[in-house]
Amino acid sequence: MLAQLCAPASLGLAGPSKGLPRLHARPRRPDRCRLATRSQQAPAEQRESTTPAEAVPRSAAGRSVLTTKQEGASTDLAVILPRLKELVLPYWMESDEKNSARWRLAGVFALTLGTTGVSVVFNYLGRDFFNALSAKDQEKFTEMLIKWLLGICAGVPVYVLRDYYQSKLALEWRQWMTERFTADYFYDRTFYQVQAGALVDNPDQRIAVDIRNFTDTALTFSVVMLNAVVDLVSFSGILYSIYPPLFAALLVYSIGGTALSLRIGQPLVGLNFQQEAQEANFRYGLVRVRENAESIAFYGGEDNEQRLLNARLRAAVDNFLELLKASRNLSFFTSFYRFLISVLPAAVVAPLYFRGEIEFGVINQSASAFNHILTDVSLVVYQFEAIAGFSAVVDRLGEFREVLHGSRNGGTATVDPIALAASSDAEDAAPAAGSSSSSSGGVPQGAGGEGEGGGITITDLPGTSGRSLLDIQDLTLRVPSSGTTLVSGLTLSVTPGQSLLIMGPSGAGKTSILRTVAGLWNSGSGHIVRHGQPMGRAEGEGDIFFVPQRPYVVLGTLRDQLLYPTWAQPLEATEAAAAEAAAAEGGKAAGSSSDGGGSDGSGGSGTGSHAAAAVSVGSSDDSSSSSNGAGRRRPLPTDAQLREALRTVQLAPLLERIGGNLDAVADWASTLSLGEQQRLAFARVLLAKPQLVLMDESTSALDTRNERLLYQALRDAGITFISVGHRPTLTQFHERVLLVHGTGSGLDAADAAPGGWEVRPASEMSLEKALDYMG
Ligand SMILES: Nc1ncnc2c1ncn2[C@@H]1O[C@H](COP(=O)(O)OP(=O)(O)OP(=O)(O)O)[C@@H](O)[C@H]1O
Repeated sequence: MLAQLCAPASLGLAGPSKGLPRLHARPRRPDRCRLATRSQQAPAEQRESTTPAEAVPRSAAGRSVLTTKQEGASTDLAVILPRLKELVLPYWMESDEKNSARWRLAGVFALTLGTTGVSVVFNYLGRDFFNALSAKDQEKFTEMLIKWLLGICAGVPVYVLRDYYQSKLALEWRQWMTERFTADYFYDRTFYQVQAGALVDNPDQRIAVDIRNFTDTALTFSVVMLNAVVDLVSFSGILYSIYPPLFAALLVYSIGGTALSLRIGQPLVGLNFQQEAQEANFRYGLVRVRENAESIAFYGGEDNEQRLLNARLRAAVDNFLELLKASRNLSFFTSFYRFLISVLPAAVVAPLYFRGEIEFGVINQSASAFNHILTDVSLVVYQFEAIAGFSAVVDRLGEFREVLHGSRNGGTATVDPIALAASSDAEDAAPAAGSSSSSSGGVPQGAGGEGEGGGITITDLPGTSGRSLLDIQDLTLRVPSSGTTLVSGLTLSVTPGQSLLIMGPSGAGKTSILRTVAGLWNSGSGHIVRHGQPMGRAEGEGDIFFVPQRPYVVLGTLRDQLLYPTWAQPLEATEAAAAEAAAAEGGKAAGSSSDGGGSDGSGGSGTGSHAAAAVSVGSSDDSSSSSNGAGRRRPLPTDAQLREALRTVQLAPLLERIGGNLDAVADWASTLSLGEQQRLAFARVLLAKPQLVLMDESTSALDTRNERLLYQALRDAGITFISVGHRPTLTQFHERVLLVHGTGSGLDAADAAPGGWEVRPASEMSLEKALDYMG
């Protein structure tokens, strides 16, 4: 409505809003008000992002793919249109609520038709109104004035309701689409592949901001298009009936204008694409400072951070300057184009008026009709910047969708050659991350495809056989892109109670072996058989637990830290599962449905609503401990068990500090010391009680006493472990030691060979020998 009120020569009640949401902050334009109708929703937050491509830790050859991606912004309709189709159709064709969504869309379209009807009525009212004015017919003028006012009362609700329902529908569509994207993003650990392979820049921004802009603009645009078609038909008749040459002038004017604006505004598409990424990079730089405040402060790295941030800001500003220039050039043209409209129709029909062939009101009517039609056929001219911004959003989202779907379908629609080099492995790893946990016969995953080695396959055999927990067969690991061999032909099995320590120089490939078992690394060849399924796939299930090098602390309560990831479900779900499990246990469960938030005497104020179950931390003969296979749900631990786990890992003082309240919320990542976080990670393991836990330098921040206590607790709980570590003191907690030589550099042992490895009884590993291999 605002748009039309601002349009030159518009004398009737406002026509429909022709303004598309603005997808970028742009220079102010003379026609700003027409673009501002719904646009304010987008710019303020559209540049939010947290994960730019530069943040990818180890993309191939250490190169960021961001530049390539940005330069790859597509202006090609052959790329944009299919992507647009793939993005638009699912909600309307596949959504469960498709019927109601379609009906609601039909309602919005009906209201849009209503707005056109109102415009036509006001076109005629305007004519009679000005005729009465020029004829000085007071009675007629009063009658027209009343009609006009009544028309406004009847017409305004149509516009308001159309805008309301359109926005509501866009919001629902956004929610549906965002849930779809996040489901694909987390499916089979695709988020990890996207990050590790640098497949797209700023996935978070694409999910949080681009989807919102997309749904909002797509819906607005479809309404504008519909309106334009109906307007065109309605007002063409009016204009043609007034004066056919005026109609011909309009066609020439609009077609010429559209062609010129396309040519002038062409650079805007690529510049908009880049602006999105540059702004996201800048914001991510700020997020990194917040997340690493202490490290930066210790290093005194403020100046460096500031320089980096300024560089990112400069990149965003430089690009925006280019955007401003391109926008300015387009504005020169569109402003002339727009302002000429106010006089063009009057100039064309004026001779008729002077000859007395038409009345004064007809001049206004023709100007109004001309303006309507011109707006319809000049959509591209008026909205070029909005369309350019929209194409950038379609391009970014379409590219992201292809990557996610490529991953879901077992391949990767990677569009970047550099990322490809790094992610040929990642591609294969995607399916390997384990969708087969429910299979009964063992499902090979991660089909080969890696150039040199044919890829690594993983088979999950549900249920532990009792003889072996993990079999590694002829495993060769290569560094992505460089192809350097880290480990060659590794073959070993881990049986219950036969814990293994992996040692070797830094960069030898110790973590990579764990990654491979977890299904996160596929550069190389060989086969892995996991007897039992990894944790975290389904609530309370799993036999293999991974503890990464950097402990991950979730946002939330202390309870959330302890339950993650085994019971990381909404509380209602876990409670239901716990109740189910307790019932199934048929009385084995401890019986009380609440431990009273402090019934163990620690004075906590936990929720007290968790069903109790027979998990006793640290006891290996517990009937619920892992002994025979996957698929069993672990009962939700009681508050008493959570507290016991904290005590076992020497975190009782922490519990006291927070008044024994398991539901205390804090920024745990910054309040807990690294050692405390590592102990928390052990508490998780003790509660989840897997058959096998793979730990990557999980005690590196602990003193030897705590280290001993934690390993002893694992043994007492009957958990077999594979540890990666550098400390020679670790050998005493393990039965065997796997020594990996890596690339051979930095090894002191004379018999160490690149890619070589050897397994020895831990008892044979003297301190000297261990140190020898540490390089
Ligand atoms: N995604 C990747 N792309 C390229 N190279 C990688 C990637 N991930 C790991 N590497 C390289 O593979 C080698 C082995 O890394 P890994 O983390 O397994 O070593 P590590 O033995 O655990 O080292 P440390 O003891 O220092 O933790 C290193 O040279 C590392 O830089």
